[in-house]
Formats: sequence, C-alpha cells, structure tokens
Amino acid sequence: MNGSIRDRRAGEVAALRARDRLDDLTKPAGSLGQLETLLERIARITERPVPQLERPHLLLFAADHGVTEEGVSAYPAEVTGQMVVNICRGGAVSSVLARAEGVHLTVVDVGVRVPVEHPGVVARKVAPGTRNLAAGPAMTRAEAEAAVTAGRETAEAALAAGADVLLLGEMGIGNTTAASALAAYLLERPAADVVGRGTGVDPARLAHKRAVVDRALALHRPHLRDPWDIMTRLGGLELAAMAGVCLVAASRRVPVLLDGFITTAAALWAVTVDPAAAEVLLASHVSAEPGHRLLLERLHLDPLLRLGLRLGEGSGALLAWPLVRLACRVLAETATFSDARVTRAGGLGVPPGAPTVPTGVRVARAGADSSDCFREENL
Ligand SMILES: Cc1cc2ncn([C@H]3O[C@H](COP(=O)(O)O)[C@@H](O)[C@H]3O)c2cc1C
Ligand SMILES: O=C(O)c1cccnc1
Repeated sequence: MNGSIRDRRAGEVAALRARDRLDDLTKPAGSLGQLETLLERIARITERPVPQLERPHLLLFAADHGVTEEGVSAYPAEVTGQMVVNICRGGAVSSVLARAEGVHLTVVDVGVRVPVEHPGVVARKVAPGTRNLAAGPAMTRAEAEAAVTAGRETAEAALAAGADVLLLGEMGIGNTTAASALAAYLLERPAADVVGRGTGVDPARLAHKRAVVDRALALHRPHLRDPWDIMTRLGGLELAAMAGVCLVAASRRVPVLLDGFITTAAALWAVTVDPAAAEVLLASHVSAEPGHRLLLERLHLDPLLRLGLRLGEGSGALLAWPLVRLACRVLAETATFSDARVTRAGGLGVPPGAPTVPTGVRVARAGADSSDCFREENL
C-alpha cells in the first residue's frame, strides 16, 4: 500500500516537472495543445519528467467468436485465421504500418477456430473460439482466466524484451458484437447506444445485431455478480487477453496505446478489476463505432485522432504512435527560454522589429537537425 502511495507521488512530481518544462520551452505557453496533456500523462505513468518512449511493441491478439452464427458480421468467421496469416506475412494494414514505423509486432493466437499455419504466430490457443454468447456463456471461467494469463504473459515477455510502450490490437470476426455486449453492460446502456456496423453490416443486419446484444444482456444479467462473470459470459478470448496486458501495464507503470472500440472495451473491463489500469491508458483515436466515444468518456480519455477508422488490428494505435513519439522528442529536445535567450511572456517585451531570437544564438542544439533553417548561417 505504502509502495503504491509512494509511486503515485513520484508520478505526480514527474507530471509537474514535465508541465514546468513544457512552459519553459521556446513556444507560447500551451501552444502544443493536447500534446501537452498527453506528455504530462506519460510523465505521470512512467514517473519520468522527460519520458522517452522509443521501443513500441504492438501486441495483437486473435480469436474467433461463436456469436458469428447469429449473422452479426459482414464477413465470414474463416476470415479471422486468414487475416492472422496475412498479418504475419506482412500484407495487412497493421503489418504495413508497423513496418513503416519500426513497431515490433507480436501476433498471438488465443482462440482462432482453425490451426494457424504460420511460424510467426505465438501459439497460446485457449480454445477454438468462444461459444455463442447470445445462447449461453461465451467461455468457462477457466478459459477466461487462461486468456487473461496469456495476455499478461505476452506483456511480460514484451517488457522483458525491452518494450517501453505497448500498443493493443485484435483480430476476430464477430468481436464488435462481444465488445458491444461488454460495453453496454459496463456502461449501463442499451445495445442501441453502443452497437455499430463493425465490418460494415447493412441497416437490417445492424438492427438484428442490436437485438442479439440485447438478448445476450437479458440472458446473462441475472448471473453477473463480479467482473469475471462479465468477461466469461459476454466477452471473448482476445478481449480477455488484451485486458491482461492492461493489468500488467498498470502494475509496471507502462503506457498502453489503445486502438479502437474493441481494445477500449477490454481496457474498461481491466479497470473494473484494477482501477489503477485507468492511469496507464492512452487513446489513439475514436472509431466509427458509436460505443467507442462512450467508452473513452467513461475512461476520461481524449483521443488523439478522429479519422472515422473502423478497422481494428491495432491500426489506429499505429497511426497515433508517431505523434506520441514526436511529442516525447519535442519535450526532450526543444530549447528552453533561458538556453536560447528568448524573451518570455510577461517580460518587458521586445521592441517592435527587433529579432525575437538574438543574432548569434543557436536555437537548435548542435547536431540535432540537418534541415536548412538550422544551418549556422541562418541562425
Ligand atoms: C478483411 C478484414 C480485416 C480486418 N482487420 C480487422 N478487422 C476487424 O473486423 C472485425 C470486427 O468486425 P465484426 O464484428 O463486424 O466482424 C475484427 O476482426 C476486427 O479486428 C477486419 C475485418 C475484415 C473483414
Ligand atoms: O473500433 C474498432 O476497434 C473496430 C471497428 C470496426 C471493426 N473492427 C474494429
């Protein structure tokens, strides 16, 4: 207990020092907008006033869903296994983004229905998919626990390999239905508020998908006594595994960059198990699924991007990652007012026409950049 109080204080001190440094950088106060609150949050999580996140690992969990037999997705269930192979071969959107940004990608099979034929997949299959959550519990308690453990161990392995930030991703046809069931229950909302088109179901199928989620909620509600009942009955194997990642990140004070609706539903469940998990979450984007905005609001998270994405696979987290990395670089490398001898706001002011940067002062740090405006003759 004392340890956690001390940890929290260390985080608050780091956040305050990050705030002070942000105000001391050669820029108008507050001018980096949302990136400034992001940096304070990362400082608080990592307990470092000038955090450097340089080793991102995307942990992508794949599993199938029995609820697909209700016809809730625009695509057939076999796409899960096919896409896992595509991701590992480098052909999926997430593979391209991870490659382009140098993000280490780990793909974990926690419950794909068929054998996944690729040596790159981490084999942690708990069961060959869940059962239909609209007809009975999706999992047994032992399966839910094993899936959370698979997520926990994957996160521990990534951290042992040097990861300093974890990105979450998932692949599982039908998982917007399971995520909707979890979200509707945890947010105390009807299915109509959270269910969206997922892979792109038409309006008739969307109405059916909502009815399926409402039916599942009515079926399970009398049996939901603790968080484990909720995950066991309404969740999914990859949802449980992603929650396991959040739980490890909370205890290790490592930032988790969420992706879309599905990853955020898993994260909210993790927060019901350990409220400290809420402190390590970062929101990459807000997806087109209507429940995503509601989940982010519940978690008090401000998404960095609003692109209308509805893909998953960690794609939104991968797109937001460069912003996070660049924000950290800016905090670490931008000159301060005193270093650069730039006049602060509230001083005597600068005479009209006078240069705001005294001639002969280098604003850039030596060797920091090669662009033209940083050349000696231009300073
Ligand atoms: C080719 C393809 C690639 C994907 N990559 C992610 N998803 C996304 O769509 C699925 C969820 O939507 P629903 O609940 O409507 O099935 C998940 O696999 C999610 O990761 C994909 C879906 C498809 C079809
Ligand atoms: O928001 C998401 O995570 C999402 C939305 C649609 C399909 N797959 C994922």
